[in-house]
Amino acid sequence: MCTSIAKRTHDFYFGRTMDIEYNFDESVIFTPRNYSLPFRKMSTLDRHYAILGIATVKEGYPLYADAMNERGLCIAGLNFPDNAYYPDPKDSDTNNISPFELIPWILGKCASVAETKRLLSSAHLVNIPFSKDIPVAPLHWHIADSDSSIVLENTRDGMKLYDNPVGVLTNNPGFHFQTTNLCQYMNLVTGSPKNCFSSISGLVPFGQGLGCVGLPGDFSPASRFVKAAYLNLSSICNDDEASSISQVFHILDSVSLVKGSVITSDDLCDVTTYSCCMNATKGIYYYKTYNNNQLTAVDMHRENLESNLLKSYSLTVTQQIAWAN
Ligand SMILES: C[C@H](CCC(=O)NCCS(=O)(=O)O)[C@H]1CC[C@H]2[C@@H]3[C@H](O)C[C@@H]4C[C@H](O)CC[C@]4(C)[C@H]3C[C@H](O)[C@]12C
Repeated sequence: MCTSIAKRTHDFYFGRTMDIEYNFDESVIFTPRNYSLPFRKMSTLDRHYAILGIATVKEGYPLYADAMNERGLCIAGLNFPDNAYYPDPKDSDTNNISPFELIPWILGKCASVAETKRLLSSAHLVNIPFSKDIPVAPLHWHIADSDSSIVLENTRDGMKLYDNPVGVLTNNPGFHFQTTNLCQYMNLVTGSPKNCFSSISGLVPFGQGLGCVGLPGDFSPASRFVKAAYLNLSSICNDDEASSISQVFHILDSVSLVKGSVITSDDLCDVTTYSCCMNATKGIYYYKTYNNNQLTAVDMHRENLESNLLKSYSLTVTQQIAWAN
C-alpha cells in the first residue's frame, strides 16, 4: 500500500508513504542537469531538468519511485497490480517509453502538469523491463505541480489521464472508482453532526469528532484514499515551512502501516518503510523511515545543478533522539 498527497500552502508540497514488505536498495538520488539519461526507444537526454527523489540505481540508471524536478513538478509511482498493462513495443509507434523510464523522462523534460499532458499525448507506455532480473513494475502515477494534480493509468483500455482535484492517490481499484467512492462519505463533517436520525430521541453529540463517524481507518487502498482525501481537503495549515511539512507528515502518518498490522500472502510484514514530503517550490526532499521519526532533508539547491555526476544519500534508518539532558 502506498498513499500520495499534493498540498499547497505558501509553497507546494508533495508527499507519499512507501508501504512495502521489502527494501529495494533505495536512497535519495540527485540527478543533475548534465547526467545523461538514456532511453531504450528514444534518444538520450544529455541535458535536462535536475531531479531529486528516492530511487535505486542500477547500472548507473536512477530507477525512481518518487521525485521532483527543479521546476516544481512531482511524480510518485504507486502499485496498480492486475490493472496496469503495458503492451509490447511496436516499431511503428513513436515515443515508446517504459514504466521505469517514465519519471526521468517526464521530470527531465517538463516544467508543469500542462507540459506533461502534452508530452504524454504522443507517448506509448510499453513493456520493456529494465533487465532480466528487474521486471516492469505494475504502477499508476500521481503527477502534480503547484496548480494541479493528475493521475496516469495505463490499462488494457489504453492510457488515461485523470484530473485529480482531491490531490490523493492510493492503489487498486482505479482512480475513477476511488473518486466515485467518495460519494459514500459526503455526510462526513468536521464539526458536530446534526441530529437527522430522529426528531424524538433528543440525541446530542457526546464529544468532539462525531462528525467523522464512518471515516474509514483500515489500510485497504479505498479506505486510505477516503481518509487521506478527508484530511487533505479539510486541512487547516499555516503557510510557513515547519507548519506545512508537519501537516503533510501528519496526514501521511494517519494512513501509515504499523508493523504487524498487515501481513502479505508470503507471511511478510507490510510497513511504511519511508514517508516523504517534498517542498517542490524550494527543491527540498524531507523524509523519515520506519525506525527513525526524525526528518532528514536533502536540498537540491545545495548541489551543483550543472554537474554530470549522480549523487546518492543513504537513508537515515536508525532512530535519532534529541536528548534533553
Ligand atoms: C512496490 C512499490 C509501491 C508500493 C505500493 O504501492 N504498495 C501498495 C501495495 S497494495 O497494492 O496496496 O497491495 C513500487 C513503487 C515504485 C516501484 C519501483 C520503481 O518503479 C523503480 C523500479 C522499477 C523496476 O521496473 C522494478 C524495481 C523498482 C525499484 C520498482 C519496485 C516497486 O515496484 C516499487 C518500489
